[in-house]
Amino acid sequence: MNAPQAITVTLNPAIDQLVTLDALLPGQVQRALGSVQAPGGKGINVAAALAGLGISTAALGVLGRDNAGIFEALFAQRGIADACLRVPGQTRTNIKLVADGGRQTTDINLPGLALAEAHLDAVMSTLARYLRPGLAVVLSGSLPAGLPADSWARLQAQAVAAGADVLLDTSEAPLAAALAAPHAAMPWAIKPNREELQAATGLRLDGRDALLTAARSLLDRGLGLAVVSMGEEGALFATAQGAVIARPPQRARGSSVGAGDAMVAGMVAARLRGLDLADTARLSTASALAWLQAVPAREVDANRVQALAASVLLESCQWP
Ligand SMILES: O=P(O)(O)OC[C@H]1O[C@](O)(CO)[C@@H](O)[C@@H]1O
Repeated sequence: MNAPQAITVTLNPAIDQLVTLDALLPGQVQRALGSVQAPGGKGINVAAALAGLGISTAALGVLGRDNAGIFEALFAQRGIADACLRVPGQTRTNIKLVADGGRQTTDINLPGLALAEAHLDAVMSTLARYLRPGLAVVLSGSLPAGLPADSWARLQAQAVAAGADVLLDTSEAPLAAALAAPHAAMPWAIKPNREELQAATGLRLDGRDALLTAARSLLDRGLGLAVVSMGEEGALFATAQGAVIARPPQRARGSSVGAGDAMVAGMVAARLRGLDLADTARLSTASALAWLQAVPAREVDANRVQALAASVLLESCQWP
């Protein structure tokens, strides 16, 4: 493969076990309607969606050697360069309980393999081989036990220093640590939901104005694009050009697992294509919708995304 346009980093990948139920009844014995396994974890899903969007992509991360086959099959099938380290043991399996015809998904995410700082060093050494100005670097997901809360911040600093565009999709202390970076080391983009942004900034973000003010202050501090997902209300996209709320034209059925990762892939594709704010919001939302419509395939089709993008509803926002 030639030098990829994007690399995703997943420090805590997962095999997703999707268990379909009529309805979720806590505390009761239930029989499942079906169950399938799929390779997942945030950056792995982003890589799968990027491949569908026609972006040449490498996947970097840490896989347990004992059940790496399901990831290797995905990489081979989608033409994703496998840059993942292998460590002894098994990658975690996360349980996704999909009920009510796909209208409700309950995620039970397990802790995963415990890693050591030496693993982070090994990931940084591998990343260094790919880094170049303009490379899109996606740092995605939770941190496994054993890694310090500033692990993403360190990878972010390394990638930004090399001139790469960093999209960070994480939460809690790792997000707060990364957003505490100096202006020159801030990520290009983030994609928290309202609660995650609230937790990372310590601000109450109840109304739209509070959200816009928080986004504006991050843009002033060096961020290029703030995307805040708001569930059924759509997602806020804010850049120095302004802010819009994007909503899909219809709600898709099926498990929502990975739809946010497909949105991240859309943000990256928009960046690589040099799209403006409105088209970035359209492409990213369409990418998430295409993923949802393809459930359980875990892919996006570039032609479908292009068609869906035209139907995304945009509402301009005024800065408060
Ligand atoms: O990295 P986290 O936050 O534990 O989330 C991992 C989960 O998120 C997903 O990537 C969906 O976004 C699943 O494939 C995976 O099970």
